[in-house]
Amino acid sequence: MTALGCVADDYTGGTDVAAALRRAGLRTVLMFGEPDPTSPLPACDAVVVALKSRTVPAAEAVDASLRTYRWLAGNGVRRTYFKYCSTFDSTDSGNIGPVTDALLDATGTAMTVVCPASPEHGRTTYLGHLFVGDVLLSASSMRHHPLTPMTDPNLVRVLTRQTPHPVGLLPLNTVRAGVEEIRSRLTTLASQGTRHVVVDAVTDADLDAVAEATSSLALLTGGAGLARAVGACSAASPDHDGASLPAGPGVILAGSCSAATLDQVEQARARFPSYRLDPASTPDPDDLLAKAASWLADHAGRGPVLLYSSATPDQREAAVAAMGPSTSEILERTLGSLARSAVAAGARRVVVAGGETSGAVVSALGIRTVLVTAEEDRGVPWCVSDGEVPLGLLLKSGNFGRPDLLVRAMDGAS
Ligand SMILES: Nc1ncnc2c1ncn2[C@@H]1O[C@H](COP(=O)(O)OP(=O)(O)OP(=O)(O)O)[C@@H](O)[C@H]1O
Ligand SMILES: O=C(O)[C@@H](O)C(=O)CO
Repeated sequence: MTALGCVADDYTGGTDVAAALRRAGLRTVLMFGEPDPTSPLPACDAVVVALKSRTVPAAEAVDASLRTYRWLAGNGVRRTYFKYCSTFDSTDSGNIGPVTDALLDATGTAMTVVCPASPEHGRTTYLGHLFVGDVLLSASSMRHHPLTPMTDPNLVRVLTRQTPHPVGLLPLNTVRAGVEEIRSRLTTLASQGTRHVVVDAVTDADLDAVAEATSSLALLTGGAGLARAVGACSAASPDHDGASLPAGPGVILAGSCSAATLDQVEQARARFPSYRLDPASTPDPDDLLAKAASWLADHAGRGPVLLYSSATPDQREAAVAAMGPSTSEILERTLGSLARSAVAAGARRVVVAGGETSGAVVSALGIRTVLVTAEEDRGVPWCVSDGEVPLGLLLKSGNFGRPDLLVRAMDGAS
């Protein structure tokens, strides 16, 4: 029976949490987009449904999450995990608070924990304050995020602006006091009417204690860190290798402009033939695609290739000045089309950098369900798609992975 159903608010967040569950020993299936209500649940210990609900209007995020929850519940899944970003990406109007409230109502649960801490990614919480590495969230680059700027590190305050219900805190000293103390504090908070409890955690051991203490809750919320601990509590079997990676040519598509991706693209450029999509020099979208597709046709089948639009802030500004406000969308669509052409030309290993870009590529390839296999880097697992011609898929969050990730991902690809 499937032990855990996870609703993730974006695609690469979905791969991150799926990797954590697999690492905990669960056979994990990842599905992209809302499942068709009549589609069956594939055989697995844990299923992650990755939505694109992080930055859509709150009402849409609530509806998509509830439909997904109902599908999970209808397929016998009894525990639900709402996965959001370890940097708590959200705004005063949502979507973490409204989605959590809706899932609490749907599961008939009075209270849940709010635990983005993921020490594996350098995200920790202390006295309700979220740290990214050794700085507060509000001092990290997240304060400049274009869609969800995070300027307040106090999650009790942040969440209080997103929900009409009381938000409480489970401080680190209670977490460290052990499972019984955690349970007792949660019971007290629930009896006082608290619906959301922000939980401190600095280490994986803290998360293990929280997971054990909350084993009777039907709904948990947080990052990949707590999900791993929850998975470890229910893991029935040792590590799974899942499916092996399909053999064949490889292609890298990078649309992320985050610092980690720019370094990774530099290393990949030094190793593989590469093509840069540059709206500043080719602002016509059809032209942009046609030129890149022609380059791809010339290079396909002769070893790994890299196609990227990843750019520095100055280059992005020039791109938007030339192509207009739809630049991001056009680039995502273009990389999606190129992914389709690469697969049609024989690519069997597809590596994508960036959450939005991954969404566009997965949609363009029509991939709905994958089995999660070994991680290339922490939070970046290989996935194998189902269907007649399986693909190896690696979807990378913008800030994840070591500098040589893209190069290593092509090891063994032709
Ligand atoms: N040269 C460019 N000029 C303007 N926009 C660009 C350029 N290259 C990429 N973009 C856009 O920047 C956005 C990058 O978002 P994406 O989610 O793919 O990466 P990310 O934010 O680094 O990743 P994550 O969401 O996983 O942290 C995309 O919408 C992409 O189309
Ligand atoms: O939790 C994280 O940091 C990631 O899974 C993510 O969601 C990045 O957008």
